[in-house]
Amino acid sequence: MTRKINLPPKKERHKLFGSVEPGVKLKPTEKDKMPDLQNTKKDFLFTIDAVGISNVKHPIIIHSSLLPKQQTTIANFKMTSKISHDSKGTNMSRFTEQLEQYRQNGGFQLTLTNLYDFTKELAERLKQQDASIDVSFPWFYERKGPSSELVGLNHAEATISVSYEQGIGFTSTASLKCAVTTLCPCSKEISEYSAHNQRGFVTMNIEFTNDYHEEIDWKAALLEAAETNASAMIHPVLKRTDEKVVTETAYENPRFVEDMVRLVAADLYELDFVQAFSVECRNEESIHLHDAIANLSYRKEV
Ligand SMILES: Nc1nc2c(ncn2[C@@H]2O[C@H](COP(=O)(O)OP(=O)(O)OP(=O)(O)O)[C@@H](O)[C@H]2O)c(=O)[nH]1
Repeated sequence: MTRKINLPPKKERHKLFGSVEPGVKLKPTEKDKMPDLQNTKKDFLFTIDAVGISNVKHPIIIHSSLLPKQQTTIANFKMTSKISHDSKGTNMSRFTEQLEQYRQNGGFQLTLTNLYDFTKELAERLKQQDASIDVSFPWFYERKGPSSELVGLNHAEATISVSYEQGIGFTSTASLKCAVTTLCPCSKEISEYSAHNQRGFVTMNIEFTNDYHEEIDWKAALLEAAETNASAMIHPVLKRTDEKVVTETAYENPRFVEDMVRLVAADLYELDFVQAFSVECRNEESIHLHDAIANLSYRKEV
């Protein structure tokens, strides 16, 4: 038997749970009469390398050379700038103001040109010499079963970062983390049959050359570097005919984590728009509770 409840009006309910009437308010409500603490000028001892906001969720529009060619996704933004020792604080509201301006102007289009404009304008809005932005987002791409050709969506985690400094210019970097299958060469070598295999995560960080242009889809290039060097690719839809192909492909292409980072590095070395890179592979081992890891980094001569 449920008890009948006599609900008081909403205002009474709030009082019941502790809400009180507003007190006497003496501090100014006009912006120009409010103290502006963050703009205090004094010697605050240290210059701050980066101050701003992180973990900002915001929709963006991304362009891809793989299908779907255009997609709206939710990105995680980090936006910062330096402040010198003689400034107490930054103007936090200006970061999201800038983001909103871009949203209202046709949506935030994630192109490098747009990010260059954004960081320069952000520095100007903040009245600072520099600004930096990191945008992390899931990037989706169609993947076909190797035999059935049935399509589904895979995704990789992408990040693009741009920094602007007055008088110096822009630096831009990007990273992509994607999943692959790796089959253990040692296990294949020593066993009468089978070989253990696992899901490996390949993370590639790149620094763009100055002449990088937007027509090159860096995401697709990095994905190809990771997937084409793995034992097998990961697929969203696999029929039996496909499963046979990926199982045999993995067996024909065994890889240690060391093999993965070296082979992916070779592909990144060949990409003309990459000035420097690092590659990490982390295998979630199926015969251990721990992971196997390897990483390397390389800077090409200018
Ligand atoms: N600098 C700084 N501000 C913070 C922090 N946390 C919250 N804020 C708040 O961010 C709010 C808005 O900042 P501002 O952009 O300086 O606001 P404003 O001075 O009204 O804006 P402008 O007219 O653009 O100068 C302030 O009320 C701060 O209290 C922090 O850690 N540092």
